[in-house]
Amino acid sequence: MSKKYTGTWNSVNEHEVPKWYDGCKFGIFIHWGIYSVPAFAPRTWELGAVETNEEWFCNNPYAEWYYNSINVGKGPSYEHHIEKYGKDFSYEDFLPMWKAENWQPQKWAELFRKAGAKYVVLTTKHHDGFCLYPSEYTDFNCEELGPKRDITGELTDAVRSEGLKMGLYYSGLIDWQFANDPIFKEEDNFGNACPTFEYADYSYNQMKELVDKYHPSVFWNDIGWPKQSEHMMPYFLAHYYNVVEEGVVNDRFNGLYHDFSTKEYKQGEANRKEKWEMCRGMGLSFGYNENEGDDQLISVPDLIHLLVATVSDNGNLLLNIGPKPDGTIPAEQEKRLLALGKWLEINGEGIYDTSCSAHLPETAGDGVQLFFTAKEKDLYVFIEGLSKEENTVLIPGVKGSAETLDSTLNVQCEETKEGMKVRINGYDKEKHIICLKVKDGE
Ligand SMILES: C[C@@H]1N[C@H](CNC(=O)Cc2c[nH]c3ccccc23)[C@@H](O)[C@H](O)[C@@H]1O
Repeated sequence: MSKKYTGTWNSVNEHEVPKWYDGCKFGIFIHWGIYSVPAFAPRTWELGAVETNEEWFCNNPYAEWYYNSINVGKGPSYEHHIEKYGKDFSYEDFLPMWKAENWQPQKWAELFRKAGAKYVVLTTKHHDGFCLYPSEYTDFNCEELGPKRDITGELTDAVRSEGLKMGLYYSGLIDWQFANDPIFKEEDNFGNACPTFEYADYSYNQMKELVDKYHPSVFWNDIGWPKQSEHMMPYFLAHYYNVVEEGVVNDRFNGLYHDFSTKEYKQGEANRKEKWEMCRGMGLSFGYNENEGDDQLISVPDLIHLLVATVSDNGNLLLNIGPKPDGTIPAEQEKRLLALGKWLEINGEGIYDTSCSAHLPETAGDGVQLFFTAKEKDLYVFIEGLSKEENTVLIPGVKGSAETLDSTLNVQCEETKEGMKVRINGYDKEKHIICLKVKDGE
């Protein structure tokens, strides 16, 4: 008989991170919405690299913030909007231009599977308040307007048919249909974004309908939870866990509760002692930004490094894609997903269902970096920075014999008093980071 939670902090605090979430390691985040039509933001900074002050909000690299970026009345997005659409063209005027005429959810789900992702998180309502599902609480949704399809329902079915878990993102504390003063500073975000009981009830009801309609494996709340209904949070969480036994939530509930903590680009702290998740776009934006071409997106080597460094530190990587309004995924984003999937086909055994190793990352000389994961008593050693066809690497404090997960590589091991000395032949830079398995090496 599965545990039944009650609407108290004591009860929901007994919830533990489900094994499936820790084992999945890699998910696909999807930001798709009205903002995908203008698809414009300046290429400025990574979140966390600079203060989120007025300069940030008037030069916001997040294309999904287009509504606010024109609402502030100045800056590159505002000027772009006036020049391209004119000052009488409202944000909602983009809705009929979002047709999703080429959208094939099954194709998306197949691509995510080929990328090696094990879960997906879709925006069901972002800050603009537009719902990507047929909500009972507003007609400002994608069944009534724009695509005129149940995007959340169709994608959930397709994702699950490919054997991946489906998660839902909800903008809990910002909804520009309820409070749309321009945001110039962080406090505007979290302080008075939606200061009414009406919104608190609305958001509670929508979060519950999302749970009841789609049974999401991840409930990814963003920004925060309305202060007026913080007392209702344990009831929501208990209901969610009782309806979705494998359910898991992030840490953006006013700091009151989390299953896993989150980092976003450079913002947030990761602590390898507890489960965390890194989310970011392939460029500086989550929503599709026409300003970001292939050269502005993260390189494949850096993407593989990000996955390995995150997983070896007890994190999951939630990598975002920003689809075009017609429902296709930009080629430069698809290319990176497929390259990651190819790497994971060879090295995934050292990623999926692993846990944090007692070994910490370290440099092994000549610019070589080592990262570690563990699976019971077996140790996986990721070696980054090889350059030559033949390499010798010392892995400090590791004993035993090693085999490579890439069968086209040849490895010889020698035990020394400092650790395991490995000779690796057959390397080429297309292999990026390689992985050794050391039986009983943990
Ligand atoms: C996934 C992205 N989330 C953004 C909001 N993120 C933040 O406010 C950053 C943040 C809030 N609490 C945190 C806790 C840890 C790390 C980052 C944050 C949204 O504003 C973006 O549009 C996008 O949806």
